[in-house]
Amino acid sequence: NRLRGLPPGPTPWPFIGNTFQVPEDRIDLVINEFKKKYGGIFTLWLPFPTVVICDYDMLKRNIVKNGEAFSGRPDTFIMDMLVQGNYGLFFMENNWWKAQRRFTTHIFRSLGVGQAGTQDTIASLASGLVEKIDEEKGDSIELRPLLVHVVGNVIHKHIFGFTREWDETEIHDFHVAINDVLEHFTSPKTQLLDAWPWLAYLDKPLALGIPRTTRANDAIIQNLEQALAKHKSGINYDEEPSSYMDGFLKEMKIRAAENALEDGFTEKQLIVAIYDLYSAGMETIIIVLRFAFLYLVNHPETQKKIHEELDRHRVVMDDQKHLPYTCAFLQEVYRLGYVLPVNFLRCTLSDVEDCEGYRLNAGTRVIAQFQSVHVDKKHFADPEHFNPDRFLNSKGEYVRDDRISPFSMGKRSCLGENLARMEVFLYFCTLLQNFEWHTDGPRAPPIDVITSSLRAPKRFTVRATRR
Ligand code: HEM
Repeated sequence: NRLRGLPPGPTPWPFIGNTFQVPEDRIDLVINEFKKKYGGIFTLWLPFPTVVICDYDMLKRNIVKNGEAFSGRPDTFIMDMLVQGNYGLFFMENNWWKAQRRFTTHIFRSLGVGQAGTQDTIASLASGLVEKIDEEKGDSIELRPLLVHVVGNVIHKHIFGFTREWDETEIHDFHVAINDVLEHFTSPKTQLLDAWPWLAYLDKPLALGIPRTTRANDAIIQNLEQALAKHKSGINYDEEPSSYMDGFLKEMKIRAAENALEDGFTEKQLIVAIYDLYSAGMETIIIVLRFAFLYLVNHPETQKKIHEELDRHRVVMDDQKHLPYTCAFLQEVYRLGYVLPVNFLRCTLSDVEDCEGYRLNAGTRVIAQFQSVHVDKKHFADPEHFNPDRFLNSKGEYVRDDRISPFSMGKRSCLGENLARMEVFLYFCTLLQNFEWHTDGPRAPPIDVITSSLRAPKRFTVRATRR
């Protein structure tokens, strides 16, 4: 590191670097340990030198203030294996990504994301969810499969323009396939393949799970290709787009007429972008909601306060200011229930002359590890303790805290933040307004997590009785 002018870090092994010092199932915790030893910026070799930034002020100074320089994504073996190139919204590191990101944000807005349109869709799905939970009559329930249906349907509606019924299996099948693909997506072991692609032949001893990943990936692509073919046959280009797919196909047509295809408006890009939106926009929200209920039943006193607020006010996004405790509760869930154990890789797009005293060449891999800030004693007293009160001021008002950034920061921060916040808020509040939530058994389920590419609560069940 010293020779290369990089921040210090644990000594790497030849060929494999620090890969086996950062086990996938505790990568966030190990990064926090390294932070204690090396400070808010250090280098891990995974197996390429990767600069980890995990201090709040350092993240602000670099990832936000120098956002353009830190907005690249490296080419990875896994993306090549899955989609044969640099497509989609996550990993595209060429001059398309800005145009594609802008287009997606624009079409989402025109479809009502962050506004009444999406709020109505969620409200209607939420009332279906309430009916489903009613049918259980206070018996033990696992929320996850129910949430797959309602959360999956929101993204489905925005992409395809319609929702699926409870007895249709498409969304669940998609969810299973995506989770298979995501299983080892960001694992340091998988990153070894970026340097040594032949390691793919050692799939079994290294437990890389490549056959399962490719099987699920092929099924997803095939499904999306079929959906696209069907959609194309029924589209009316003269109407306002009612879905992402419509909007994209229309844009393709306009650009073809103008001979302006350089921003990547191709069918291949459409398929991979949809794939990304589904992968990013489903399990993440489900996990946050599951964390919310897990903390709720572990802290019954919080439920009383939330009920009191919800009894007095309507559950609409604009009324959040009247629900300070509920907002504080959810912010505390976002703090401790962060979904990505390690943030997605970025890389510098240009030379960075001064990154906390170090010079980073263009193309240096970077991890913006905002999760470390969430549990940093310097910022939060007793950080492991769940305590929504930390976000209420002396007047009992909710204080939004920038140090909680579950959607990351800078130019490649989450594109679906508005949609995600809306879903989490509306589903959570609707379920709280209608039911009282209890532990399933004498004791609350422990707050245990399973960590792979995503970090989620272990399976747990609860009971709900009508209020
Ligand atoms: C609670 C739910 C969610 C969480 C916690 C979450 C979190 C994140 C994080 C941490 C990143 C990485 C940013 C970085 O590289 O620094 C990200 C990127 C992204 N997210 Fe989300 N996300 C959520 C929901 C969604 C939804 C609903 C969508 C879309 C429908 C979405 C679409 C994306 C996309 C496309 C990117 C890549 C952006 C880019 O590379 O330019 N996410 N998200």
